[in-house]
Amino acid sequence: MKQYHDLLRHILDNGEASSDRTATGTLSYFGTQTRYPLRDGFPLVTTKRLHLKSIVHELLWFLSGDTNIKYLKENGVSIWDEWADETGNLGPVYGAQWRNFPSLVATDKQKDDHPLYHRGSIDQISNLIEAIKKTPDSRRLIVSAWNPAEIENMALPPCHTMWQVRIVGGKMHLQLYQRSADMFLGVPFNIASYALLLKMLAHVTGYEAGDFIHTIGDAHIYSNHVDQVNTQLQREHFPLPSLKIRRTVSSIFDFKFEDFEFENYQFHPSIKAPVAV
Ligand SMILES: Nc1nc(=O)c2c([nH]1)NC[C@@H]1CN(c3ccc(C(=O)N[C@@H](CCC(=O)O)C(=O)O)cc3)CN21
Ligand SMILES: O=c1ccn([C@H]2C[C@H](O)[C@@H](COP(=O)(O)O)O2)c(=O)[nH]1
Repeated sequence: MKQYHDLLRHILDNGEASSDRTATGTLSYFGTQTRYPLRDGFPLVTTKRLHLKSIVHELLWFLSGDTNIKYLKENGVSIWDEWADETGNLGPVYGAQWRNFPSLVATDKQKDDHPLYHRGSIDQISNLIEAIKKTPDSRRLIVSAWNPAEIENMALPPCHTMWQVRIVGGKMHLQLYQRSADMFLGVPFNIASYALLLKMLAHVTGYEAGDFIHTIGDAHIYSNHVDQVNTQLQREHFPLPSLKIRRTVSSIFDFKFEDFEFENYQFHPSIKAPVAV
């Protein structure tokens, strides 16, 4: 994960002090891109301990279309607690947009079912899998969590706003556009989560997983994370682990937590930091 350290260093050296919504203050650098080839190993940060359970359960929860933290809580994951309302709801965040992007324009099938246009919804993940199978050379393999019509009902407007899959040279690549990135707390999770998503998509469609490309809008280090970042940067990297998928899974929606095994994950101790709410 040399790339991740290089980016942290780049922001420390070139970032500008900025105010922000949470009133914490950041060092910010606008516009970065980092590539993580999965053949080098699975991109887990090794210079601090990552809570892998949170990463895997969060992704399974997004894919299931769920937007209530109940499932996360039942599985010991607390990263979304601060943003949920008293019933555990987050509003129409990632899961809702990925699986049920609301639409007022009827699809062709709905037009047949009903003469009038009516409210429908788009399962972007099912459509993506279908499109990968039908038109693997497509440059339109995109999933968007950014829905301007629903932003105000969300607990937090999506940070990972859209991602694109591209199959070229027999390999599947995935690029994420992240509008805002908490480099110390959120980003190690985000990299692992999208690399895992790429592995899952490649697995169910029969491709080799290629590169995860992480494009960031505002890449920031919160002012109360600077000491932690400096501690982390003094640590030596361990070799990257590998991810084993324990059985053959044919639908992206059938993966279970137990299907994933991170082999040889060696890490330095965790580094605590406050999350900016
Ligand atoms: N300021 C901020 N940063 C984020 O990264 C972030 C948000 N807000 N809001 C929404 C989600 C929630 N995410 C979070 C929230 C907390 C941690 C966190 O506290 N991580 C600790 C403990 C991990 C654990 O025990 O699960 C860490 O050491 O990584 C990480 C990601 C990512 N997102
Ligand atoms: O997956 C995530 C979710 C959130 N973040 C961070 C990025 C920012 O620090 C905050 C969101 O604040 P905004 O004012 O809405 O930009 O959460 C992340 O890094 N990764």
